[in-house]
Amino acid sequence: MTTPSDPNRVIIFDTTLRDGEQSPGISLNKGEKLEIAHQLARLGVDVIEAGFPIASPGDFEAVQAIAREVDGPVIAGLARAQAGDITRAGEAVRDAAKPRIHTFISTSDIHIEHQMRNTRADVLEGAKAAVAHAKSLVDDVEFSPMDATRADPEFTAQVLQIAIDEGATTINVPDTVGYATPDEYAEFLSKLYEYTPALRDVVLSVHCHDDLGLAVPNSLAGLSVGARQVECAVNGIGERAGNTSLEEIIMLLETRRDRLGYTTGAVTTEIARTSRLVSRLTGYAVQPNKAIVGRNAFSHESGIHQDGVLKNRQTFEIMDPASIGIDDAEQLVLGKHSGRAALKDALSKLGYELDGQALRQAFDKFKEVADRKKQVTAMDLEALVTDELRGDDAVGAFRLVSYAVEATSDARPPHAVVVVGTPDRGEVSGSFTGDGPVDAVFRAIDAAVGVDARLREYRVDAVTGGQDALAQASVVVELGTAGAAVRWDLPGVVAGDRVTGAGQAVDTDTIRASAIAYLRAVNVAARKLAAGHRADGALEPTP
Ligand SMILES: CC(=O)SCCNC(=O)CCNC(=O)[C@H](O)C(C)(C)COP(=O)(O)OP(=O)(O)OC[C@H]1O[C@@H](n2cnc3c(N)ncnc32)[C@H](O)[C@@H]1OP(=O)(O)O
Ligand SMILES: CC(C)C(=O)C(=O)O
Ligand SMILES: [Mg+2]
Repeated sequence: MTTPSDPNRVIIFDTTLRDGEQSPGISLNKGEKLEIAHQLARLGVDVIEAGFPIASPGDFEAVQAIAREVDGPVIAGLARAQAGDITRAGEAVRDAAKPRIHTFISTSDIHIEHQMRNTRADVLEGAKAAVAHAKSLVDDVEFSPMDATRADPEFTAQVLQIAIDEGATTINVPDTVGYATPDEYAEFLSKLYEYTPALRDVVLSVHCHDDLGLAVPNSLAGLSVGARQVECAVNGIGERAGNTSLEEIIMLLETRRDRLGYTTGAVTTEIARTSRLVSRLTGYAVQPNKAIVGRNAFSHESGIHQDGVLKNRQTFEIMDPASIGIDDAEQLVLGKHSGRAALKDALSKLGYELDGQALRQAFDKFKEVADRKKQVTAMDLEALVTDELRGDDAVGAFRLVSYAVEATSDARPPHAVVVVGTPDRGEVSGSFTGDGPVDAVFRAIDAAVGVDARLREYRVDAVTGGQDALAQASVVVELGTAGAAVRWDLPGVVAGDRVTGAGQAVDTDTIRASAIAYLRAVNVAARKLAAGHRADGALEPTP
């Protein structure tokens, strides 16, 4: 690849499809790898490490397909410092417009002694042969001394000198086990520059793991001493605790360009989409509080923050969510910590312009629900507001004060006691033993207010999903049917009139929603009766 002319341009090397795929349980097929690679190209990464071609025939085919089909980035294949690996990697990337072979060998004594069971001399020889072999197949060769940060810097520098002499164009220094601190890593790289001045003629790359949560800070430390390629993976996936997170390093460099001065070629508005795609295809969910791409990264739940963001986003946001491709619709999350400003804004987005008393009422209802429900969604809100608007706790109406139901799994039928507020008689109570808990509550209401209503329709729908979903109860009652006497005193009501009334109510508690809906239905029917109307709107002659 041609080295960028801007000395502060950072090359983004994406290894989602190689190190990322090394995460336990992830196995991407050719089609999935291709889909991710196309998206990475749209995101504008400079290099895609598409896989480890010797690992399996499937990975070879995937790398080959990406090399043939994905335009834009350099396509790299990984290879151990072994002839068979390098030949296979060369075959896999050969058809790419910009092919790269990335070969590696360990320089730490612990790896040399215990993993490869050979000597430093073997490593020097292996690195030389590997880079020379790769260079005979492609121009663009990357070399990595595996486990470098636990290795002797002088010996590592010796190996790097050989790799550069053989034609490596990028030298990547991995913190393979995520052990280094930012200071140590920067110091280690500085020593390599000191011992191998030729390192200044190639691109120095950083490859950090997150075992101690330092992958991004270490990568940044590497840049500060001269590295200009960062190896990273979408959503930070990768071996063990993962790699440097692509979205974090890109947005760190872009957002803090004022202080750091680096540039990238990334199309940041593709970040959110890329993260979702990788999460979906790998089956690795993104933690809600993950920087940049977590569901909460741009969400505000507490009233003070919401109020600030509504006045000026910069009060609590350092990045514009749109800059990573996030639609701002879902950002103000309503919950028990939210205030009136956020509620008013959310209602306004739903088409309800509430102020003064109406807003206060909606807010009280909202807080009541938010205490019981983790998050109040737009659908919840819509249901609550329409419920508030349809609420007929007007003069002359019955309203639910409290209820208690006893329902057991043994033979005893459910028993309900209900207290109802009346317009003229204060609070009245009634009890009933019914077929089911809801039936018992309905009949207890009848007993309390003194009606003999017939239930014509009853339905409960979940308004929203999840365990704490809001339930919407819909009830139709008939008052004054044959045999049913209206025994309460309402001006103009004549026993024997027949009317229906419909009521709906929304609550997280199904029985409460049902009871309120029932009372609302009774109120509607009672009002019709008072007006002397039949169910069909015509006047019913009194017998
Ligand atoms: C830090 C990293 O991320 S390195 C990349 C890790 N990724 C992977 O391992 C995924 C793909 N790997 C595989 O599919 C398999 O391990 C293969 C096909 C590469 C090799 O399989 P096998 O031949 O059965 O070897 P196995 O995996 O058991 O052991 C690895 C061998 O490679 C050797 N080795 C490890 N790294 C290197 C290296 N950089 N250069 C040369 N040899 C190496 C080990 O010493 C060991 O050799 P040995 O069998 O002579 O002891
Ligand atoms: C293969 C190398 C670059 C690697 O993934 C590591 O050392 O972590
Ligand atoms: Mg790695």
